[in-house]
Amino acid sequence: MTDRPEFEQRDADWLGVHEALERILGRHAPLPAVAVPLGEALGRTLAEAAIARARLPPWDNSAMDGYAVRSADLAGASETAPVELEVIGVARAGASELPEVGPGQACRIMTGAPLPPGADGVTRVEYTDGESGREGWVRIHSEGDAGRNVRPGGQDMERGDAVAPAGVRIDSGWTALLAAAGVDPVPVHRAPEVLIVTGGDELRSLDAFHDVVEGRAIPDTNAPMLAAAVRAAGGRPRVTGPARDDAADLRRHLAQARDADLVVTVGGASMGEADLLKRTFEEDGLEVDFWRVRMRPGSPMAFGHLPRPGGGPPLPLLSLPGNPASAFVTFQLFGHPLVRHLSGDPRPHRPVIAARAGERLGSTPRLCHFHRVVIDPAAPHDPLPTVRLAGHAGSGLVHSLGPAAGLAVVPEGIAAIEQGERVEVVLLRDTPGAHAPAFADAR
Ligand SMILES: Nc1nc2c(c(=O)[nH]1)N[C@H]1C(S)=C(S)[C@@H](COP(=O)(O)OP(=O)(O)OC[C@H]3O[C@@H](n4cnc5c(N)ncnc54)[C@H](O)[C@@H]3O)O[C@H]1N2
Ligand code: MOO
Repeated sequence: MTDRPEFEQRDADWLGVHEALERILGRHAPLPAVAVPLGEALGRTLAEAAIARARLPPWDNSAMDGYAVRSADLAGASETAPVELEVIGVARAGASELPEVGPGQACRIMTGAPLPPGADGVTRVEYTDGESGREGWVRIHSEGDAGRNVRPGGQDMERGDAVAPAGVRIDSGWTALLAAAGVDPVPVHRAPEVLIVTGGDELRSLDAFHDVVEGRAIPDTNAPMLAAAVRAAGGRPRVTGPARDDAADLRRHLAQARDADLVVTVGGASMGEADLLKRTFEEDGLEVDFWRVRMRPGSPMAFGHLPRPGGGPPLPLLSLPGNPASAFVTFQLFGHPLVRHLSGDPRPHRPVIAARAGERLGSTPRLCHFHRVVIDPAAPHDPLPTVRLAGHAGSGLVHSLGPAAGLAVVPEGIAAIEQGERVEVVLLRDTPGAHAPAFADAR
């Protein structure tokens, strides 16, 4: 056995899931900042606080279409005793020249227009006759808007205000703030480049699916799955296509990692004779951080660092098990947060919700189990949504991966979570699917 490479001889570490995650995230800092146009910043993480370049709104302005007036002139105005004011001009949003409103006067004004000097409120047009009476005069039949409907200048932001902290993931809401503050281009963390290397003589990419149809091969499911998962996490995937089971071909694939921030390999993580991946890595100087985690599926995963082709800082390498469900679960639990962390996200993990087990969720002693589950709406009077298995637990099968909205966790040392008991669920989708919103319209 002494001639076998170190990685193969290496005793399994059997780390706990939490420790494995800490080891993976602890070795790397977020990638440096780059400037991207605001229109391309969706999903990226802000690398520094965004500072407002202007005061907003720039001026005191009207919240209503109506008449800018002096409150004192409205005293006692009513349906039976309207006040009549002289209309001296119009203030439009964007108007530069504004008339001064004196006693007994009003200025027609549009929503967003600057409040003319002299006025201290805007009476909405519904409280007036809209100048339908005496030419050049408006009748106001309510004092209800006296001193109201003025939005003060600077209410939204002052120049120099920090409008968004570093670390937020830019979505449509943050895009609104950044656009308002004039932050374009936006400083965001560089998106990680992730090289995905699958391997095995039995694998075919989709362009050779005829071999699968003819029963000679199986589809390379993991490459497109991982490419999608990397993209969903905010990374840039590059798929090499399946490597053949020979060292030279594998090295040809790995050579493409020159500019990568992370390499994800799939398969060859376990004990098989053809597990050439480990041997090749070992010969090429892989420094193994750990191999095997106390989890199911996915226990034979490994994490380490490869010397970078062409020199430079070592390349982090996540080696995932080949069974598609194992590759899926391990990427969601370890790869997703690593890509998020490299992208600058201070909270890189998938969120966890509480749910109720809709059926028994079994386990194996000493391993943390992650069951792929669908999430059903909560039953009446139950605050928790219910989870059910998304399909057969076999990790070589793909059919549960589509419907799985979460991973129900049966922690180490627990034989099973029984039907009706509470269970924690790692959310894989934005929507837990618990409830369609009920807005309780009154009529
Ligand atoms: N003696 C032992 N055998 C196995 C153990 C063990 O501890 N001792 N662990 C099992 C577990 S758990 C898993 S998970 C798998 C891990 O397998 P490998 O990572 O070594 O992967 P392969 O042997 O290359 O492939 C396994 C399986 O997955 C298919 N595969 C591989 N790549 C892809 C891909 N890109 N797309 C679709 N399917 C893929 C491959 O054809 C095999 O069927 O090991 C167990 N065995
Ligand atoms: O645990 Mo392996 O990851 O079943 O297939």
